[in-house]
Amino acid sequence: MNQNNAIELYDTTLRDGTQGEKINLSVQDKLLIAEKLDEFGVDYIEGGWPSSNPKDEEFFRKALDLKLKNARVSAFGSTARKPGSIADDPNLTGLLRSQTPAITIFGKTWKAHSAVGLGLTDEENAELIFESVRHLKEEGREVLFDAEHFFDGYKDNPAFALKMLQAAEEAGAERLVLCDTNGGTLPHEIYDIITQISSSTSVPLGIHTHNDGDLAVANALSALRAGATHVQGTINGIGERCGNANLISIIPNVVLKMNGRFRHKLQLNQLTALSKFVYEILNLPPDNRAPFVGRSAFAHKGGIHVSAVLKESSLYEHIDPKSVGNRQRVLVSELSGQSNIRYKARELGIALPEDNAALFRTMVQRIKKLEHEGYQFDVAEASFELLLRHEMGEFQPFFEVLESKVHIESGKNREAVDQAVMKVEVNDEIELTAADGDGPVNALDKALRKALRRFYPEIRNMSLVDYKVRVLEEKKGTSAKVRVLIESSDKENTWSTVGVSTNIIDASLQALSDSINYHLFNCRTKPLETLREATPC
Ligand SMILES: CC(=O)SCCNC(=O)CCNC(=O)[C@H](O)C(C)(C)COP(=O)(O)OP(=O)(O)OC[C@H]1O[C@@H](n2cnc3c(N)ncnc32)[C@H](O)[C@@H]1OP(=O)(O)O
Ligand SMILES: CC(=O)C(=O)O
Repeated sequence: MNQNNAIELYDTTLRDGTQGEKINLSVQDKLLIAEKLDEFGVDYIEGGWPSSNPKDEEFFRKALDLKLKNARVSAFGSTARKPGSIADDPNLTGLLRSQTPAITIFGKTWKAHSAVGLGLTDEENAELIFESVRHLKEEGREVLFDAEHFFDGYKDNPAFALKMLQAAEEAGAERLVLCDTNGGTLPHEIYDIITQISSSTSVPLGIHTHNDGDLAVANALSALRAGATHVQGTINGIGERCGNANLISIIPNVVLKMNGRFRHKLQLNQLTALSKFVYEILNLPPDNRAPFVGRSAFAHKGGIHVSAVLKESSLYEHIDPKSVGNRQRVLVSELSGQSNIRYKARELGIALPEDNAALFRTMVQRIKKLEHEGYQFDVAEASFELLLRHEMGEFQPFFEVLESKVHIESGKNREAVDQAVMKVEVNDEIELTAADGDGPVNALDKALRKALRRFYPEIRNMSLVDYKVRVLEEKKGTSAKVRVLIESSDKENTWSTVGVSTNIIDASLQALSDSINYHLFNCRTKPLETLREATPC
């Protein structure tokens, strides 16, 4: 990669991204993402294919009112369908109607696609590309040419592939974007082919890769190394089939590893926020294991790793998580050593006694034993926190469930009944309550809340948002142990708790009790100032 050349960042989340399965964006969603991409510093935003559907047409109409600081909006489409009818071609007309400063058109550079798909001779295909690009240029637009299937086409028939690039160049295309449309090319092939062809054109080369071989990011980086100066991709790698090259991974690799520079100064420390923003708009759960930005990207679980990270983060981290807006985390599990517990204690601000080694040893043994019984603390951090604070003498449960009974009735011709009765001790007082629910766990939750609300009115602000059950010893069938994981929320925070038992009601009650205790502990130990600021407590 030539460090003197700034790299252009071309985002196609709104076009190729939406070709991915289960991906759908409204016009408003597209506008919001476009503004965010511009703020982040991308150079081009490919908004869609205007003549393909009314939504994309509307997007381009509304995009005219966007006040973009960095990015140019580009409309995407194919070359004209037939040589000789360029000026009336509905696709080119639609592209021009979108009034974008840039237009990206794709043309065939693999002979089979031109001959079989479009039924054209080599000359006709070259003419189609030439005439389409020239027409758009004559209308005063910046034209980027996407050489569809370039790498497969070049491997099959280099002369044909180069002839089509030349047609686009001669017509005035400002960028020749080499596409690995089927996503099956390898990084060294990308590097070799770009190195071979780069002297045959004076137009800046771009790269557009797909992830079918799980190599889209590697292929894009290889292309940049070989001299491409324009890179296309999508946020979070969404896109047709296995997706497009993930800009969220390309960007930090270029900046932090390859000493490269983009045309606009990017807000690299907003990378994690950008990735989350797009997942949020797509209504998809974020990928925890995503490199750089995932919740687990800097989460250390093995004791050996944590011990080293406590001394020097870079011993087990390839970059500083803060540089991309992420953070280091430490998980507690059966693979922990004392270092994991020590880290969590510090993170939680727990005051440690001078001589704490024995305490930590006991805690490690306790966690390993509980995990062996079926508990899982890396996904139930609130339960772990209560355990740790209890061990350190900072926490005592706010209540004790003395008895609980659940009554279930069901039958073919009658309505199901789920009732729970609960005897709970709080501050030496006993409360006896009953409640109906939608299912036994809901009945239990309601009865417990009913018993506690006189003492702890703040529990009305929390709710159960997720409930998962996992059978732990499948071979034992219905007598197997189960692990219940509960996620709760007070609108500002979410926390997870765990319970394990052969009895699903008992496991649920453990997780539920931990959840309420965790909420009460947080509410009751917050300084008065914080409570006055209308926090959920
Ligand atoms: C590699 C890529 O990602 S390219 C982008 C792919 N994205 C999309 O296809 C999404 C948007 N597409 C659409 O909305 C529709 O497919 C439309 C509106 C473009 C076309 O719809 P239709 O006219 O009904 O055609 P249909 O989708 O069945 O087939 C595509 C047509 O485009 C033609 N075509 C394909 N590539 C090109 C090209 N580079 N230049 C000109 N025509 C092309 C095909 O030959 C086919 O025409 P034919 O049926 O006459 O052979
Ligand atoms: C143009 C395009 O999206 C591709 O070739 O993959």
